[in-house]
Amino acid sequence: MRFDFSTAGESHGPGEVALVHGVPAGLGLVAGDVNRDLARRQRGYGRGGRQKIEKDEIEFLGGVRHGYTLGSPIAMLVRNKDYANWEDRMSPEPPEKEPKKVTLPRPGHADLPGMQKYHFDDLRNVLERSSARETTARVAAGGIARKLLAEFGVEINSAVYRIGAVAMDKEAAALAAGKADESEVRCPDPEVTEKMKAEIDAARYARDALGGEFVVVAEGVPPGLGSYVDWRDKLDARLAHAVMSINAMKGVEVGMGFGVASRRSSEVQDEILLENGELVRSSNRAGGLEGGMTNGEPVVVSAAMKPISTIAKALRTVDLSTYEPARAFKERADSCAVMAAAVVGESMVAIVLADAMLEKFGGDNMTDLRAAYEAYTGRLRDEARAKGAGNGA
Ligand SMILES: Cc1cc2nc3c(=O)[nH]c(=O)nc-3n(C[C@H](O)[C@H](O)[C@H](O)COP(=O)(O)O)c2cc1C
Ligand SMILES: C=C(O[C@@H]1CC(C(=O)O)=C[C@@H](OP(=O)(O)O)[C@H]1O)C(=O)O
Repeated sequence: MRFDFSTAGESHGPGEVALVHGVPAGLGLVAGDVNRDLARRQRGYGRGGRQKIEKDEIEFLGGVRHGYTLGSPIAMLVRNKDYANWEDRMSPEPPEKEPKKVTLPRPGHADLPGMQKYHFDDLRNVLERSSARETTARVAAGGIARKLLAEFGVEINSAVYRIGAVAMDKEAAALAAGKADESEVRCPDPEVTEKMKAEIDAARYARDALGGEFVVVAEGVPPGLGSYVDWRDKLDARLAHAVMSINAMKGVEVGMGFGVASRRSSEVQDEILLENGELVRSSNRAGGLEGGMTNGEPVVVSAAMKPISTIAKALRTVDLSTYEPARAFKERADSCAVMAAAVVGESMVAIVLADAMLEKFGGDNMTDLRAAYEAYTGRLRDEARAKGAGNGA
């Protein structure tokens, strides 16, 4: 089994659950390793009132003993503190009194197609699961992937480089990923940060909301993860799938992304050079991915998030109980969540890379995984030493 996970839980239900498969035995893992990222996901300018209620922390329910993984599935639970306020509407048991049904679908949400598909007459049955509260469980799973990758020197960071019309250069943001003030908008440039905050405030004042763009950078990834031989194995495609699956993502780019289309080839490829006998690249426009494989450069993936759909200036809809024109249902919401989405993006990238590491190096346990990793990276080092010695100084 390779690294894989699934989640369960409704936004205002008892809790969020992550079930992670394929983690080798013998990885040092404590709750704090995962809780750090859960706290990062909760921070940021523009988050809604819910984050003041919750303090997301996991309980391990299986798969970990005395600080080490057992090789068995790892189950984690994050209890929703807010459930105490929603028990009448969200209890798994039949209610004493039927709660009022929500019948005003919000444009931009799963509401309308979800009701049609699952044959519901109360859109709470849809919105509770389609809420990005589910990303709590993804970040918990990602925390384990990140811990596994850290054993091999892989570090993953992110930066927000656009909020609405306010942006900084994506490449500059990627180079400074992880250096932002996490309580703000996760943008590494303090001047742009102030403009982004003003932009969020202006949208909120207009009873509207904003999206933006973020970039995730994974450093220390060995070359040769993923493969060119089968479409399913291509790592760029697997990363795009994982990042696109985050709520509200409308586009994913690898490296220069859409920027390649308007440039000549010599402005897009990364030349292969010799530096002190080592193979190096002149640039990293490809975002560390060529032919569906990592090439040893940092993996750079960015994504565009649409604006929050639930807005005070409620959009037009139709009441599904009467088929009368109406205004969309309004519920407490974030006014901007790009900074939180960036942490979820880091987690999804970590999960895909951990999966690709286990695919390449296997390993029921950390000793065998380390040995396979050392043998491969050692071979590449030895080849470079043997052939490159004295060249390209
Ligand atoms: C971290 C995060 C927080 C979000 N918070 C909200 C929110 O408070 N209110 C809202 O309407 N949408 C919020 N969204 C966006 C919705 O979850 C998203 O628009 C919805 O799931 C439909 O997404 P889709 O069009 O990509 O399928 C959030 C998304 C993320 C990633
Ligand atoms: C509404 C959505 O999710 C948001 C994400 C979220 C969280 O913890 O990230 C918690 C939710 O809490 P509440 O609905 O209680 O305010 C929302 O703030 C959505 O994505 O549609």
